[in-house]
Amino acid sequence: MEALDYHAEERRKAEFNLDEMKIVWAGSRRNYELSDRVARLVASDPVFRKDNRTMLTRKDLFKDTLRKAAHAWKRIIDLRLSEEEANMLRSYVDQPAFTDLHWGMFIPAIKGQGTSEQHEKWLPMAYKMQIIGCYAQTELGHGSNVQGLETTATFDPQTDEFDLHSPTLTSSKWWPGGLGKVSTHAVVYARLITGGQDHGVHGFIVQLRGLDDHLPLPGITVGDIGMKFGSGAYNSMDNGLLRFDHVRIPRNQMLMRVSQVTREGKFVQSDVPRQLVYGTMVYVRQTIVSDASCALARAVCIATRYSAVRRQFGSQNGGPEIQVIDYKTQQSRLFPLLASAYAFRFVGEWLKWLYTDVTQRLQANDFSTLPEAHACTAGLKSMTTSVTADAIEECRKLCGGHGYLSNSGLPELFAVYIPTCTYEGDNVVLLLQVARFLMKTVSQLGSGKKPVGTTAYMGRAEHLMQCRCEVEMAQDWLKPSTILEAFEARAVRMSIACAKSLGKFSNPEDGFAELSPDLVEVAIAHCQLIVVSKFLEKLQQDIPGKGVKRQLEILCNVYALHLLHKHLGDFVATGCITPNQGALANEQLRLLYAQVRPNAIALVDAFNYTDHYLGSILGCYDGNVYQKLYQEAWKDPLNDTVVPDGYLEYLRPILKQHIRTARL
Ligand SMILES: CC/C=C\C/C=C\C/C=C\C/C=C\CC/C=C/C(=O)SCCNC(=O)CCNC(=O)[C@H](O)C(C)(C)COP(=O)(O)OP(=O)(O)OC[C@H]1O[C@@H](n2cnc3c(N)ncnc32)[C@H](O)[C@@H]1OP(=O)(O)O
Ligand SMILES: Cc1cc2nc3c(=O)[nH]c(=O)nc-3n(C[C@H](O)[C@H](O)[C@H](O)COP(=O)(O)OP(=O)(O)OC[C@H]3O[C@@H](n4cnc5c(N)ncnc54)[C@H](O)[C@@H]3O)c2cc1C
Repeated sequence: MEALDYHAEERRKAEFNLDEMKIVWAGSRRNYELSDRVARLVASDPVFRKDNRTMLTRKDLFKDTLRKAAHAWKRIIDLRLSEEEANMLRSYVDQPAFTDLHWGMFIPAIKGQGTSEQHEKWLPMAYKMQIIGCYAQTELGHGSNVQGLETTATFDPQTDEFDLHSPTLTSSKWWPGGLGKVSTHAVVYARLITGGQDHGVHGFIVQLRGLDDHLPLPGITVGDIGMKFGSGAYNSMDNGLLRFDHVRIPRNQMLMRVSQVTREGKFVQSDVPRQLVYGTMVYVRQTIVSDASCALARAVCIATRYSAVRRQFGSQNGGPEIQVIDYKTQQSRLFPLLASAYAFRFVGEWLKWLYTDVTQRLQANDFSTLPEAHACTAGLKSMTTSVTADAIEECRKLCGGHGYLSNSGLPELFAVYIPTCTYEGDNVVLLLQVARFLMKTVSQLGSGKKPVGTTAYMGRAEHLMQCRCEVEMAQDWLKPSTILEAFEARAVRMSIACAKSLGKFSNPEDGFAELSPDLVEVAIAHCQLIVVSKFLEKLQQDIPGKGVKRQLEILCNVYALHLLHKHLGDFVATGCITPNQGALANEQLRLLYAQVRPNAIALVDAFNYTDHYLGSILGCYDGNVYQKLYQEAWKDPLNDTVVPDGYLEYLRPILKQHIRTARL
């Protein structure tokens, strides 16, 4: 018997080839096939079940995470999965674990900052998971200010060793994932001291626990920092604390690609810029942008499918009520998020390319694009995670009361996702880095140095400062060049206005501090321009499949025009557009929503998420929401008994007292 599909009618309405859209979303046919196969593999494996994890105690959740990680590793070995497939498998298991840090930061830190001898020694053990590592940078007293870290690594020429020490309470390492209970090793960031001189923060490979008994090595105090936000969620991770009491490590365990310490204790700074010590963060920030599109797509998929099932008001002659997705307010809240998911996907693809390019250049000692890579990864990480975190909460509200149920999947997704706004760099701190980069670019405009890459538009500042938007009718807003010029003009005008204000301060640092809220806005305008321009560039590509390109054009316009509507103040205040042109953009936006509507379900189907990965009754593929909610309610442990535990001790006495009082 064919299973009932409550979304069948919605799916029939789609005006594009879904299979081709799935390939666009995945990036290529190969990626699609790989990811589809691995997602199904995980979904069909009972060990990877996750429907009960919000009910587990912290200890049970942690053990469950260890069990899943061990099983995932076994599957990876047994099936001889490639590194790419293994990464996919871990992400579909969808439970934050120490392995995220081992593969995502420990290994990349050694690869990026280690010498070839260090690679030869450490990487084979790490790849086989004979050692498990984490990334121990943040301390109790300092996270954002990396130069303010206090842990010391003092070279002892007598023994050819470093002495790792935590001199204060605030120097305790605090937060590293995988550190609390699992890692045998860590890349530890500490101040390098040689001959009494402080050379700033560097990375060191330090063994923390015995490989036979898992006990902390002498001089090491290590443990978990405690429960975090939400039930389940990120509590599967053992974020840890760590203190060193004069722990000795051999000299060759300092990561020495950027700087070296010789046998005699001489500090040698190579040609490689010191910022490469921050390279692992740049790498992870880049991956976080693609992950933002996945998390956003997940929330949007749930809210879209549920909005098509849910009906409220408007029944005519006893007929069905209106699907909430047909309310214009629902569309104006939901469809920009759908468009943002696609926009972040494409900018994520581009950022991956940029990162690969800068990595290849670094290998050839070309450091010219490093500032651009830093600004782009920092800015886009910040912008996409802030939008996604807010969007998950918006999707919860879009699902009304049922969105607040744990089995909607949204509370857990929110709880797991929100720390992305903080880790790998607080989002405001990172936007200020982008602003510095932009102010530097503006200050060099008259010097003959041509801005390149994502700031190339600033080279056309003269035109962009005085150009007038030519929109006269709503449909004029559909011209890519019109949209692009409006976003470029807004970004450049805001940058130059801020640079002028900065110029009024005698001390530039004072000016930067005073104007920092405005500078954050400037950085956001620049990042939004990057996302819009990369979406437009994507549309220049040959995109096969009936109606696929057309849908992407609609989504691109929704993305750009909803931003224009949201930030109308910026656009109008900088004189890029008139208030009337703003109103025309809004008119066009409404027309675009009507074009998205029949395709909405198919556009979220294109994410190709399994029900297992989505983990949401409201977002399930077949849309059989009410029956599933009803069945699920009875599985709650509170419903194991008809009369609850505690009735006799606490409820009955009150009720009886009531009866006694009544008798009086
Ligand atoms: C189910 C799961 C669902 C979802 C999960 C989603 C994703 C998960 C994926 C992976 C992640 C998994 C787990 C997360 C684990 C988290 C780990 C961490 O958080 S690690 C710690 C991260 N810490 C930070 O990010 C700290 C932030 N601070 C900094 O980076 C620096 O201190 C800061 C840049 C703010 C300032 O540095 P400072 O040295 O003081 O620089 P200054 O401002 O003086 O600038 C000097 C000069 O250097 C340039 N620069 C700065 N940084 C970089 C860089 N990284 N690369 C290149 N250049 C850099 C800066 O621009 C300036 O240049 P100029 O001199 O002006 O030219
Ligand atoms: C779930 C999670 C996992 C983590 N995993 C790891 C890990 O594996 N390894 C690791 O080393 N670290 C890890 N961290 C730590 C993380 O990287 C830091 O918390 C993060 O970098 C922010 O630093 P902070 O906590 O010092 O925030 P703070 O800098 O103290 O921020 C507090 C507030 O001050 C503001 N602020 C700070 N500086 C400025 C400024 N210059 N200008 C304006 N405003 C400012 C911020 O915007 C924020 O509002 C993790 C954190 C979390 C939450």
